[in-house]
Amino acid sequence: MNQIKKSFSAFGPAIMIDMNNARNRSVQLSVRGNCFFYSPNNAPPPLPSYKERERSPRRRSHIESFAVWSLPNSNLALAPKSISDPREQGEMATKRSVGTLGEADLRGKKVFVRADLNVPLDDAQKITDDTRIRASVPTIKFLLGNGAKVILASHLGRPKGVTPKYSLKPLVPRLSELLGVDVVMSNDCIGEEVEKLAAALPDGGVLLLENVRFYKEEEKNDPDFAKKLASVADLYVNDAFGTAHRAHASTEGVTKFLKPAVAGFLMQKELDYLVGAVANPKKPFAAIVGGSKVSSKIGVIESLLAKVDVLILGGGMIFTFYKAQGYAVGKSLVEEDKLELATSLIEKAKTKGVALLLPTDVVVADKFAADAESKIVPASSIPDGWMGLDVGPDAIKTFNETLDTTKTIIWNGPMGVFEFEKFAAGTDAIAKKLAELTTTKGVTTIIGGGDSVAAVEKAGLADKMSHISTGGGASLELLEGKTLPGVLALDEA
Ligand SMILES: Nc1ncnc2c1ncn2[C@@H]1O[C@H](COP(=O)(O)OP(=O)(O)OP(=O)(O)O)[C@@H](O)[C@H]1O
Ligand SMILES: O=C(O)[C@H](O)COP(=O)(O)O
Repeated sequence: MNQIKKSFSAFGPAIMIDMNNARNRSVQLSVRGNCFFYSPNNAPPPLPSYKERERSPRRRSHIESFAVWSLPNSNLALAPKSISDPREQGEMATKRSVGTLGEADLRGKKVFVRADLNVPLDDAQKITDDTRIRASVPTIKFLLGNGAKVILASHLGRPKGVTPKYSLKPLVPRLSELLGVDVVMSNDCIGEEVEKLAAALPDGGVLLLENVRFYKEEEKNDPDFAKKLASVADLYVNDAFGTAHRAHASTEGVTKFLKPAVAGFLMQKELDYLVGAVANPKKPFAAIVGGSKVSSKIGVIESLLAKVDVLILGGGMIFTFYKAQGYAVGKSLVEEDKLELATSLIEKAKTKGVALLLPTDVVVADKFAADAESKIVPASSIPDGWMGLDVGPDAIKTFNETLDTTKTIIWNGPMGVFEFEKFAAGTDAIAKKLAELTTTKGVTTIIGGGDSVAAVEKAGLADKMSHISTGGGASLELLEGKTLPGVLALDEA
């Protein structure tokens, strides 16, 4: 932590809150240009309340002088959120692995494998990203290599009843190619045809079932449906990390009818990183949280505040924090009903001794469009009529300097509107920094969340990170400290 503080005091172009002990209560942050400098032992003066600041723009320079540190003590407590018992989270990392099964357990056995093959398809039903298919291969190959017959199940999309565009058929050629076997596909996931095809499977054969969500009973976790799914198999492997936060028939219900019920290799790797590395991180531990809205990340931020040394915020949510500090935010995305929440999160960081960094400069646009006019401005003075769509170069520099001092980094949510090239620099810079730190310094880097993963993949850096999660919602729930029903249902190690 001292090392981190040093780097802040040297570079400073970020708003910092580091209130990890009583001594730090006499830290003052002051503004020079758009840089906030760290200068210890000057107690900040009393400040006007948020309402007063709103009414009195004249006082803004005064507010800037004391930046985040000077926020009034807030009694705006967060609504209590139920977070699972951490011991239950730990339990998830102690599930029996498919690796404990050998040829004696598997040869000639029918194994029901639940994978998450929910891949994006274009209008011509062509797979546009096969990451999830590739990620499911090691478990299936292991089972086939031990003489098992694999009955593979997944959902795709959110169909309401049988919907051809959500069929798993387009996946057969790619699966066959990756597995090196001719994958057989049934037109249904339960019933006579499935029973016949399953009975005819040779050792080392694969039967892909049609989309389990073609039945509403799947999402209802209907026990009869789960029993029908299970009826064609002898044992169960759950490798569908991306769907493990859903208590559905094929992820949870089926475990009542098949034993053993074990975790696949992908599931294990996800849990190792998202539970293990986060619970016992090499320190200093930093989290980078971005994305569009603070409301969708409250749980993650709160949970991470209990674990990290540094929290870097970016993306659309920062403007709610700025507005809460009395800054002009122009047309930027602001959740008016979350201003008090932003203030209380800052307070919480202070109490917990977490260094919270918000960008000091931002890239603003005159409209929300790829071809918008853009310019870089200090975070404290976004002009009227402009909106912040990315973090600025000073912020990137500070973020990088800070990340250089850490040993574990978890990243969820892009730094800006990375879908538009003009506003992708902040997100790209974080992706590059994490790749560099992983490869040159052995820093553990974990990327969770659909859009940040997409950004890393777009930058071609996915294979440079320690772990890229295949689960958007599931990884978010884990980071929020919740447990996943699909995992809890599995056998203990
Ligand atoms: N300054 C900004 N203003 C508006 N939108 C922004 C801003 N910065 C980022 N975003 C948007 O936030 C979206 C991603 O937010 P989200 O919270 O969904 O991230 P995620 O957690 O990585 O993804 P997912 O929810 O798919 O897991 C992107 O579409 C991006 O364009
Ligand atoms: O894409 C995902 O996050 C998983 O496949 C789960 O899909 P769902 O959100 O439709 O349950």
